[in-house]
Amino acid sequence: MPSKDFDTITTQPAGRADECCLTIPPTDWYSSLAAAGLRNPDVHGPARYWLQVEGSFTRALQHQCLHSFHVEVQGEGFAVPTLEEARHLNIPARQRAWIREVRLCGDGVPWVLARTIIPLACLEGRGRRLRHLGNRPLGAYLFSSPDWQRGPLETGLCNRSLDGQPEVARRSLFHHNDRALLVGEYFLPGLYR
Ligand SMILES: C=C(O[C@@H]1C=C(C(=O)O)C=C[C@H]1O)C(=O)O
Repeated sequence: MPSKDFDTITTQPAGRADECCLTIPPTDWYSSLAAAGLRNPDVHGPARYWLQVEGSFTRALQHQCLHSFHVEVQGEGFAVPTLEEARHLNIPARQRAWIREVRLCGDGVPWVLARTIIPLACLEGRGRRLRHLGNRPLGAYLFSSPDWQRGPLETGLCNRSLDGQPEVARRSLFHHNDRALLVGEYFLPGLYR
């Protein structure tokens, strides 16, 4: 399970009561949409477009908004990634990383929960800025810099999904030379229903 045990944590005031319990669920990851579709054909439904968006996801969400887009930081700080995340990033198990969890909201409604794992090596030099994004979207940083290249998109099927919680997700590594960070985006039903 994604860790809530941040050493330092920045929290936002709670949203509406029905939004207070949105959490990032344990997720099974597949190397392609087609592979995930064999297990759950729902990925070929209305969420499909969002699972495949190329370029900045923030930008695509902004286009979908009628009025406004904003990022709400749920927590960020140094914490230990899950074992699976550490393996995926090829960093030592139990090594702390900067972990950022946010809600991406369109027209005031949470559309996406995002969890980003930023290993220590990515925080050096210009990467220092990654600790000070606050409510500015990470995508604006990653896509304004030619340094960062996105790897292939994986498709996620969320486990033990309850009503209103994410059911599908996507994630990818972003590479800068030999450094990489991991961005996961978990779709809330408000995005595509
Ligand atoms: C990676 C991007 O950044 C978005 C913004 C995030 C943030 O601010 O933490 C997290 C995930 C994203 O969807 C993007 O826009 O593509």
